[in-house]
Amino acid sequence: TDRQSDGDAKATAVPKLLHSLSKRFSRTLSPSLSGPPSLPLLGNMLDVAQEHLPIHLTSLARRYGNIYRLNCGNTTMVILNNSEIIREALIKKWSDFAGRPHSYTGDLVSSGGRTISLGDFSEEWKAHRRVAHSALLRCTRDSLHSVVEKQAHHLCQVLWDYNGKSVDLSEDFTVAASNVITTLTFGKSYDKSSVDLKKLQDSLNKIVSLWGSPWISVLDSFPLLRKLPNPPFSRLMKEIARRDELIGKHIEEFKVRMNGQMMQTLTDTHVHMTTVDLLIGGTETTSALLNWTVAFLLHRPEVQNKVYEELCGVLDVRYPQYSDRHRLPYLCALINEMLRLRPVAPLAVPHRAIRNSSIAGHFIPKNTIIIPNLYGAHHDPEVWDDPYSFKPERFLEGGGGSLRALIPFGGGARLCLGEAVAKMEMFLFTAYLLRDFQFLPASKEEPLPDLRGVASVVLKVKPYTVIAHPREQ
Ligand code: HEM
Repeated sequence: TDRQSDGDAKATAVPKLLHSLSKRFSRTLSPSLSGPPSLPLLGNMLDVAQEHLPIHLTSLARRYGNIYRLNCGNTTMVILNNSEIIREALIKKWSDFAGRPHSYTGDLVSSGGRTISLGDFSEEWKAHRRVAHSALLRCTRDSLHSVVEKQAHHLCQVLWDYNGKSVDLSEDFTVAASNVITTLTFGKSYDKSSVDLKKLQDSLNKIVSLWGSPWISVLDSFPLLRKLPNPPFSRLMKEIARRDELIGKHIEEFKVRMNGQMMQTLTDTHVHMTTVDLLIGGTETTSALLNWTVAFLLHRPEVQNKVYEELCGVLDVRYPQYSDRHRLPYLCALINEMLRLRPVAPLAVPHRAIRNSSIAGHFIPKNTIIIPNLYGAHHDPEVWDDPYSFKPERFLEGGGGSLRALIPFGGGARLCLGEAVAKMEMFLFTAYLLRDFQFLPASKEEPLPDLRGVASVVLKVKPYTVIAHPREQ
């Protein structure tokens, strides 16, 4: 094919060793799929190392189509950039694509693949997810509303106490989201100044950012490098030990408070790693989305006024309940538009083909890594009118926004475990904040928040400050 001869021509310019390695790697390619040219040995590593990967992968989709391939080390990755194609793989053919890739560093971070998020598809994983899911459903039914309400009231109190000062709210959003999860998991919430909370957040954040760094990921593709001294890797191992000690301590304290009434079905390691899953999955995502919402609202003050007027009109002076959501369409439209424009897990978590299968008519061999580009799907010009514009109205009745094409939580066997938790949090936190405050730019001189963001595992807005001006009730 053209692609092979192109690759061979390039390979003549490199030493023999690189040439034979690149030939060995190319055996795993899906022949019918196109993609950007792949360099000998490096493959498409340069594409994968781009600073804002979701935006880069989306721009490649405009050139190579809604499904294309990238080569990385000895693995082939297939990138899915359109919601129907993502739904075909994750939902329709869920049993073919429910696997997770194994990786050297992923196994270290997840206690040998024992987290729900990184564990591969197996009987043990299914039991683990099922038990965690039903425990979370029980909490959602019994106590989640009051837990989130309490944190929403507390968050508003913290903002009142700033007294109109210009501040960065990201830490307050993180504390609020984290307290929802720690109340569900350890039965305890923390103050922003709590040393315990700081230690835990600090350790989890360091693990996520170290694990995402190129110094660490390179160890997955090039085993020989594992023998060399690597300070970021040593720091990662130290942080994993610190995380396990801290979480172990909180779980032990909780067990004492529960007088031995813990879930019997799971081993201690499963309980421990579920806690890691919920803390990592449920803190930075929700808080990043709240931070994005305020950033966009600073650019479009009329949208906050519309939400405020809707809240006052429907609820008079009382605070909203989650059951009020059907009567607050504009607020719901705002949340949907934020989930569309800034899906905070923009590339989901990589999936692995468990067996030979196909997507959009292309043959996908077993072990291919599948990357659902949710960011790309949410900016697909074939589906969304004016996809890069912030338009909550598109999700109002007759506005043309497609709820079917909105897939910020993925789908199928690997659907985000915390979707219901996140939706209730986003609704109540946003409603409380916009009922009580008008968000104003820090000053006339300072630029408004940069809306491009920084993409790692979580897509975050760059730090900015804002004034939370109390509304007259
Ligand atoms: C706005 C907030 C959130 C968004 C946009 C989000 C999105 C996602 C996405 C896209 C995935 C990957 C799905 C896939 O692999 O295809 C995921 C997985 C996961 N999320 Fe969330 N999430 C959010 C909040 C939460 C919360 C609050 C929790 C916990 C309470 C949570 C826990 C998890 C877990 C445990 C997984 C792994 C599921 C598995 O591998 O089976 N997430 N999330």
